[in-house]
Amino acid sequence: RESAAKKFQRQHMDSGNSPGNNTNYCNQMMKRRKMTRGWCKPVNTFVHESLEDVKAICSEKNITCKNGQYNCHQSNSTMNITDCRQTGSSRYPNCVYKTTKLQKRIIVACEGNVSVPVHLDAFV
Ligand SMILES: Nc1ncnc2c1ncn2[C@@H]1O[C@H](C(=O)NS(=O)(=O)C[C@H]2[C@@H](O)[C@H](n3ccc(=O)[nH]c3=O)O[C@@H]2CO)[C@@H](O)[C@H]1O
Repeated sequence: RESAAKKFQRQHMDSGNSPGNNTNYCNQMMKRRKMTRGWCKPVNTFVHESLEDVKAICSEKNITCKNGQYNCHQSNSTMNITDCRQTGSSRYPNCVYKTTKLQKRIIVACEGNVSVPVHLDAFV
């Protein structure tokens, strides 16, 4: 069984890589990371920073998540991310995504005795 921490890494971490000018990055990565099975996951963010740097966000102060839990943390600097958003004409099983490169602060939820990221809440 996949842990929440491993699921976060599968769904959101793409260190040492970047879409460059590949407009198909999201179409490829959403499939490769298994987010187009059973349905097209509507929105997903990939983070192009080291796992170490993303784990360090869990040491920032606690803030309230979208779902009301108080275990979210905001990165103190911007990060290289890619926003993948399903297009209006996309129909399962042919999941089609718009690829947008951004530099934003990210908000993650962290859990565990050793607190690690388990959920990507938003970017700001
Ligand atoms: N506070 C918490 N603390 C701990 N755990 C928490 C907490 N909250 C959820 N989980 C857990 O995470 C699991 C999970 O998959 N939550 S999810 O909201 O659906 C994920 C969103 C995110 O993947 C994506 N998204 C969204 C925005 C964006 O900018 N970028 C972007 O990628 O869209 C998804 C839907 O929004 C949930 O089952 C629960 O176990």
